[in-house]
Amino acid sequence: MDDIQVKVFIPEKSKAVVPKRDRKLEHQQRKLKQEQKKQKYFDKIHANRQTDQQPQHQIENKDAQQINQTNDNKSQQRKPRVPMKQLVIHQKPQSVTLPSINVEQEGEVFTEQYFEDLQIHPNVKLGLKSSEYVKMTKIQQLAIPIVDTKANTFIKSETGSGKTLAYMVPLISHLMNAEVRITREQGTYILIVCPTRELSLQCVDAALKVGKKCPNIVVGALVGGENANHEKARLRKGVTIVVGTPGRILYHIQNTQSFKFLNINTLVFEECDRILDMGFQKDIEQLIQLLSDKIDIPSCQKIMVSAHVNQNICQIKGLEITPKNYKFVGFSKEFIKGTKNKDIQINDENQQCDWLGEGDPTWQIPSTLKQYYTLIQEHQKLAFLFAYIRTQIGKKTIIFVSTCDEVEFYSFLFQQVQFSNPFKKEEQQHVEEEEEEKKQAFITQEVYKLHGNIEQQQRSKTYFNFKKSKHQEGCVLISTSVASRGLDFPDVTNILVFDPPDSYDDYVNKVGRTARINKNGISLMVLFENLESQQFIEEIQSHLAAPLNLIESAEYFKAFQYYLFETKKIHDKMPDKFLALMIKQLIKQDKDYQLQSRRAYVSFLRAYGRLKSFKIKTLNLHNLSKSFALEKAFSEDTKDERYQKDLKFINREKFRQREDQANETRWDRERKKRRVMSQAELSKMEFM
Ligand SMILES: Nc1ncnc2c1ncn2[C@@H]1O[C@H](COP(=O)(O)OP(=O)(O)OP(=O)(O)O)[C@@H](O)[C@H]1O
Repeated sequence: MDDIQVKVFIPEKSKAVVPKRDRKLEHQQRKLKQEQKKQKYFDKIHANRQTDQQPQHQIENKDAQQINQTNDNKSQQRKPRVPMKQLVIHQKPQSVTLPSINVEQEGEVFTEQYFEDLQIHPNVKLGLKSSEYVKMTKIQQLAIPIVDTKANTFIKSETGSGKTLAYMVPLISHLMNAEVRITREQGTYILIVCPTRELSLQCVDAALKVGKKCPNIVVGALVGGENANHEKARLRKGVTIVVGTPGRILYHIQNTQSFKFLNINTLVFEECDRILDMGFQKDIEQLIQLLSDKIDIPSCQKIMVSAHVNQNICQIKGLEITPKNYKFVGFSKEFIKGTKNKDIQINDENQQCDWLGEGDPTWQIPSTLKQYYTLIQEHQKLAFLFAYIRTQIGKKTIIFVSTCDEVEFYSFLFQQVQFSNPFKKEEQQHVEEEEEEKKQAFITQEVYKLHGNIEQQQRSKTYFNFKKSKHQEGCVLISTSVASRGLDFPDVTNILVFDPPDSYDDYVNKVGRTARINKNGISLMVLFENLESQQFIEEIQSHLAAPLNLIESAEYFKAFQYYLFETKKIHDKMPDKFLALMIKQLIKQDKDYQLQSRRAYVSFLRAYGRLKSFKIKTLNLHNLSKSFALEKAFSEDTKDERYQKDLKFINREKFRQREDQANETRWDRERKKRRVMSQAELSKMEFM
């Protein structure tokens, strides 16, 4: 037993458990040590100078001064010590003066001639007076007497110059002057065809204003998206002036037996060139064909209205558009440039003029419009939009983009983005302040959106609400080109053409939504900085009488930088990055947001690919994807499984459908719909 050895295991040295490094704590400790060291140093000096009698805080200050004297040529007094951070003095950003307009200033659209002096029906005069139309515009002064003669007329003048009243006044006056009093039971006398639903509603509004004191004249709209049964009911009662979109008018002519159109004696085509652009030619031709079975089309008065027309308009069969058959009323190039006194061209059978030629596009832009363009890098697109929108506080602005997806994406961002400092995340000491800041919406204006995929009722609501909005902070409408034709928003002062326009005409229509009827306005077109943009600008400039000026995009970023400094006390040298990061942080939060941004990106590229003057291959897609707040560059992102899935979905389903829709003409679509409707349904609708 004695030999029994008890082996006791004594660990040589137990392995120490290495605690996880707390870098923050280490940093704080280091800082504390440094502070203590400095304090010791001050104390030492203080002891050497034998200033024991003085209170401690004074000693510190004096010592601080003495050290400063040694370090700074002993000439300046040392200021009380402040933490290093506060010693970094930022240079205050300078305020920027962006182009502005005097809203009150008036242009030269009005003449000295009064509606009161015209030979028109007294009730029409009363209507005009109560709607506050007093003086005539130039185009009204010239077109009213010609339309009054019942001649076929082409009315062509710059955007917002009052073309609608130029034909509405004489036409309603004619109805009122009829030998036999016109009543609604007699059915329709005037048919006005418009390319869009909103424009139809606007024409109805103009007719109601002119005919305010003409109770026997009933005005009604026939527009797609509205309940066809309600329209049928109104048609049965009788509508003297029918305003509508081609497809819906055609539908009622074919399907509504109670539509009394045998008395039609005037056909008006509003924005006639747009009717062709939108693929309505077949609709129009069929409409004329159907009408000509019942009424004498050649003896009907035909009025074509547009800010610009080209030879394509002559293609419409049945209207016989030739200089011989039509009187032309429009501003000439010479008038706008002020080189000749001949301000108007009215052609007759013997007079030749280039009314459909390329020669006179300069009159399309109101002289009260200041036009600018800016050039940006691909990665700055979204940041620029946000910097721009901050400069629009208190104003009424329309932003034009190319696609419905972009409208959705930007309007979503405008409503969602709240102010936050993306670089401030590590500073915990001001958490409360930061929370307070986070609650502030970045965009304080009212935001509206308009595009073709929105339901008609909502579209009409948006149109009217935006039109009458008087929000203190201002309001913004983001829209596709659906709002670019003929729509009248009188108080809009600023237009941002955010995506490159299709053509010069497209540009004119978009910027023409401001500076209407003598008001001043500013337009800004945003293009990417490359050779194509330069060429496009040169092309546009070649058509314009007024200059298209460059404004540096940096000015808008500087304005945003100034805003950051003034209101948020943040000095950031790269405001574009600040904005991009702020938005990216929002998009990162939710997969749906990311999907939305991808859709917008893909749609933008598809639209860009269709432009005649620009090519996708010149774009830096990596940078562009950043402009849509995408998490990674698109090329890297494509490896991601989820992304692959989403993209397949987007490409195969949504965009294939859209592509088909774009190829399909309006006529084909309507025909399909009609085929689906059974005979029973139709007759039911008819007698409701
Ligand atoms: N004589 C007038 N006095 C005051 N306001 C007028 C007069 N004529 C028209 N207006 C107003 O001017 C605005 C623009 O008119 P309108 O829409 O007819 O212009 P337009 O030339 O048809 O523009 P676009 O080419 O863009 O369709 C409307 O708000 C209209 O009420």
